[in-house]
Amino acid sequence: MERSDVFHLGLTFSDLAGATLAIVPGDPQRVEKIARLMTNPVHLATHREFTTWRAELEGKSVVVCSTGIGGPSTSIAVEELSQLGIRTFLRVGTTGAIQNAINVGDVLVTTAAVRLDGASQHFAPLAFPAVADFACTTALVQAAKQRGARLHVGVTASSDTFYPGQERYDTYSGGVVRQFKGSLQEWQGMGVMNYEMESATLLTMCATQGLRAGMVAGVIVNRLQQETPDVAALQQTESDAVTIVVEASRLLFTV
Ligand SMILES: O=P(O)(O)O[C@H]1O[C@H](CO)[C@@H](O)[C@H]1O
Ligand SMILES: O=c1cc[nH]c(=O)[nH]1
Repeated sequence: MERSDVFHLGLTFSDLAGATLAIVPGDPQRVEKIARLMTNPVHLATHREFTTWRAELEGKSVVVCSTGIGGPSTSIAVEELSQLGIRTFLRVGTTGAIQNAINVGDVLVTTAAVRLDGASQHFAPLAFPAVADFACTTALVQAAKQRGARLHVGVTASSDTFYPGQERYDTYSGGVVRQFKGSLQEWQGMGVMNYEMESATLLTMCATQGLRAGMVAGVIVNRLQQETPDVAALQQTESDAVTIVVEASRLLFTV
């Protein structure tokens, strides 16, 4: 890193050009696609799992920065972006549904996350809810409806691991520790919509620090039907979700 005001992201204050809103996908390869949906997209930096672009929406700067997979790297991205002036975070991800009525290609907006991660406990005890910001959630819901998405709104289970924490058995060992055996069915019975891996950390960090956060995801597998995500569905699902997150950002700027 030649010059950077933060340790991991490789960004300076001036790079952000006054941006206060960041779109934060997990996958670095999603960043450019999102930035190119806005005007004047420019690549800022790529370090480790953190790829960052800046673009403009309604005349305002927006930062798009990947978090990588999971809570620890997400906590670094959120911390360093906050230090650089970001106050609103919109996560856009992929996800696995655990309800019969939620299909591949559907879009989920998360109101709160079950904290199956470790990183969020470095910010607040488990009794604190990982809750999304109301204005961010409302904007994401409105944008999803405008897009005509098959939309579901509710609670997400957010796990540190893709395999045991999401109760997958098609693994090398085929085993899942007692703590997670039967957990998918239990979350399903409580009405939890889906599994992913970053919202618990993101929502807890933001809710405890006066920051705003929201989360939208495209469904790439229904776990009641199969364990492995549907790669063929990924492109369309991702394209819907990224369009929705950009339109939600626009709504947050204009209302
Ligand atoms: O598509 P992204 O945003 O990476 O989100 C989901 O996909 C990854 C797992 O395959 C995890 O990061 C999970 O949260
Ligand atoms: O099943 C899934 C799909 C995407 N991401 C996850 O974390 N789980």
